[in-house]
Amino acid sequence: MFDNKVRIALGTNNQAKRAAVVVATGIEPICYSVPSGVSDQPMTEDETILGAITRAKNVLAAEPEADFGLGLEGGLTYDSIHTMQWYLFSVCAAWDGKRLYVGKGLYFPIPHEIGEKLLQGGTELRHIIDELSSTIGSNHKEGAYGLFTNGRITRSDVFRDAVIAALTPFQSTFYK
Ligand SMILES: O=P(O)(O)OP(=O)(O)OP(=O)(O)OC[C@H]1O[C@@H](n2cnc3c(O)ncnc32)[C@H](O)[C@@H]1O
Repeated sequence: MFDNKVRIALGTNNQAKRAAVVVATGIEPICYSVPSGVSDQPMTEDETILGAITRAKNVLAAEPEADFGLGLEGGLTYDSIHTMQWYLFSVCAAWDGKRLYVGKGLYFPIPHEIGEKLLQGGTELRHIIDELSSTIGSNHKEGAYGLFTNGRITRSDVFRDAVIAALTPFQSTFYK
């Protein structure tokens, strides 16, 4: 946990992402929606990481009194080497104006038809998950992870681990 004087700016108003930061750090972030600079539905690992980094930098620029900018981004990636499967993963980038770290949450297999549909374009994962779970705003709640695991893993859980990973180098003396 961080000292409660630390100010964290989070580049989104998404509730699952906000909750992840609160659980990971014990701090209520300043939430401010900023552009990710990437497509609404990132379909590669590189694009997803870039979206997280851009959000982290944009939010610290918008909230310069904060100690850290955090960018959280969800995206898909296709494993064309080992499993020939689509995976959903969640990234956190942490930026203090000098140092940049990225933490990646777990890779989670996604039904093949969903990956292929997203690859064709014209929709986003949240619309598909909303429809499958008969809800609105699944991306602010348990998300795809919650739907597929029956609530055993949530979107917030996955981002929590990514946030802890990205912030650890700023906290732990082992990285000095
Ligand atoms: O409000 P922001 O911060 O933009 O959050 P977001 O959920 O809309 O957007 P992301 O950029 O993190 O994710 C890219 C797309 O993938 C969707 N997505 C990612 N993970 C998801 C999950 O677990 N459940 C449902 N949709 C998900 C998301 O809603 C977007 O449509």
